[in-house]
Amino acid sequence: MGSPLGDSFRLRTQQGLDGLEKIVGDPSGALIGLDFDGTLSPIVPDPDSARAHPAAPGALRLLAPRVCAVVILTGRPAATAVEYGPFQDVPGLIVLGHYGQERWEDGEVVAPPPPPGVQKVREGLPDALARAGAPDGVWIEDKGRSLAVHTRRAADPQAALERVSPAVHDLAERAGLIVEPGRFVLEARPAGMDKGAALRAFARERSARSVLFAGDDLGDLAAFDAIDSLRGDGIPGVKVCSGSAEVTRLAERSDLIVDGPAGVVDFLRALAGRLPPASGSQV
Ligand SMILES: O=P(O)(O)OC[C@H]1O[C@H](O[C@H]2O[C@H](CO)[C@@H](O)[C@H](O)[C@H]2O)[C@H](O)[C@@H](O)[C@@H]1O
Repeated sequence: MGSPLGDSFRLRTQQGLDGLEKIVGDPSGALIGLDFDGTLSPIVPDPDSARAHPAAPGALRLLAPRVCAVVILTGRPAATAVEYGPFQDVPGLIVLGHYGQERWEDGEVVAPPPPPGVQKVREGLPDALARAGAPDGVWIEDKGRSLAVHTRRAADPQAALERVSPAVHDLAERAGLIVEPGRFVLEARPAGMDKGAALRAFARERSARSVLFAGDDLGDLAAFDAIDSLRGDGIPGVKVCSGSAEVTRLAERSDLIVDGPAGVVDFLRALAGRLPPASGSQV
């Protein structure tokens, strides 16, 4: 299949090609949604050390004035993704953190208070992991509104994930939370929002006429579902997979596969290069 961005970004599906042609032909109606970890930011063993690809902030600054909106949808606290970009200078950027439960805009974060179950999990998780025999390297990331159990630093991350999974599910269920699986991580978090619902709501808010979403992990499948359902409503879309050997389920469902965060940034720069600056913008 062809591509308005040339041979490096050939679409795998006709619907994806239609979506990208709509974005290029009508950029002021285009909503660009992006995951953070694994998509804008290379995966590293320590989440505190993660930073966006060095060319990502520039790519977003180039793209944002040319489209309806750029939105980052992440499982991180929204302010963390902004800091780790750094993305403070991206014009009009919105960051929806905690799978859409938080909204960062113009330096302000708006979010409902976390439900009491988060504190229950905070109190019970260390013992639950110890009783489950969590191996060395398994650790808890407390994100305030949710708690993530990471296994990437264990000797066998997949075996460690399988070992602790029943305990995390059991505790989360008793606390009224859900478990969000990801790349060697299980996150106990409040229900009621996911990246798909957040993307749909934001597309509606901005009256988007096309939507693109790029992601790499299982939590991004809900955003792919949203693109599918928006297409059903007559809004063309593009599903971009930031490819990795760790997760294959997004690639199967994507319209375009690029090579990790470096490939995502190349794609965003190529897209921005095809779009005229919006009238009145300082680019
Ligand atoms: O929605 P995302 O922006 O993709 O966030 C999902 C989780 O990302 C982080 O964990 C992942 O990235 C880490 C840093 O590269 C890596 O060490 C870890 O193995 C990955 O799962 C973050 O720490 C989690 O809280 C997010 O939920």
